[in-house]
Amino acid sequence: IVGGTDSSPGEWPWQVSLHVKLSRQRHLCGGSIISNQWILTAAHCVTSLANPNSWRVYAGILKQSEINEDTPFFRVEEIIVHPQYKYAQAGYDIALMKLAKPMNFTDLQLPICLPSKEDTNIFYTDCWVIGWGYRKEKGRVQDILQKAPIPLMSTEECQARYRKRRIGDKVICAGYDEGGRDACKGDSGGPLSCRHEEVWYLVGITSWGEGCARPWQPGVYTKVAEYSDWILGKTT
Ligand SMILES: COC(=O)Nc1ccc2c(c1)CCCCCCC[C@H](NC(=O)/C=C/c1cc(Cl)ccc1-n1cnnn1)c1nc-2c(Cl)[nH]1
Repeated sequence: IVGGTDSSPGEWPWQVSLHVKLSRQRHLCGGSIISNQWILTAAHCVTSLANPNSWRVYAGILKQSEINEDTPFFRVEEIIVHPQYKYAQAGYDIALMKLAKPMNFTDLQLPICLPSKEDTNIFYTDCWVIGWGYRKEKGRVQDILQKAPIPLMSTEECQARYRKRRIGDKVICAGYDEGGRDACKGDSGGPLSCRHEEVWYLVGITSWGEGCARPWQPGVYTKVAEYSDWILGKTT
């Protein structure tokens, strides 16, 4: 996250850190708890490693330094990538991870609400992007979970900023024309969370952008409300 600040314990209990353990282990992406057995993330995160056994899901943590060989994690039983996904900029950048065992909810690990399809016309005014990603384009994974408030942008405004790309209606853009605050490397797969009438909704999944926090280059997020049927079809 560029231009963010430290989160507090339990502030974003739905945020998870997705690690991959091969010869060694490292954070790869963010993800969101949407039920006691399902994590929502970006397809581009999991296509790099489709083997469920290599993934470790860390929930209820604020700092990456809380993770060591004794830290409990959830194993992944199944990974479901959207069938129309090709690459992030073409959309459908959404994937589900089924945990091998259902998690117990605590103050530090809780699900976030999915927006319903009808919600696509709510104009959210209190949205935040969070993650352990870089604070600048040439950076490194951060220890403390970072948060930044980011205003949503209309599809028309976003298309005007990304003239060489096709910005469809299944993505949502967020950013500042002056730049300065944005997601960055290591944040993808994580939530764009918006609060509406005291309830938090998973409005977006951090997907891609042209550089990090550059002027006129907003972040592009998978619009979760457009996938509620797909998510419910796969998880119920
Ligand atoms: C110590 O451990 C580490 O350093 N881990 C570790 C650390 C970092 C990374 C990995 C591992 C690779 C993950 C591979 C799959 C994921 C590959 C793509 C992914 N993208 C993003 O996270 C955000 C994109 C993004 C999103 C928005 Cl909304 C706006 C601007 C964005 N950016 C534009 N340019 N940079 N960001 C990424 N993630 C990383 C890189 Cl490197 N790139």
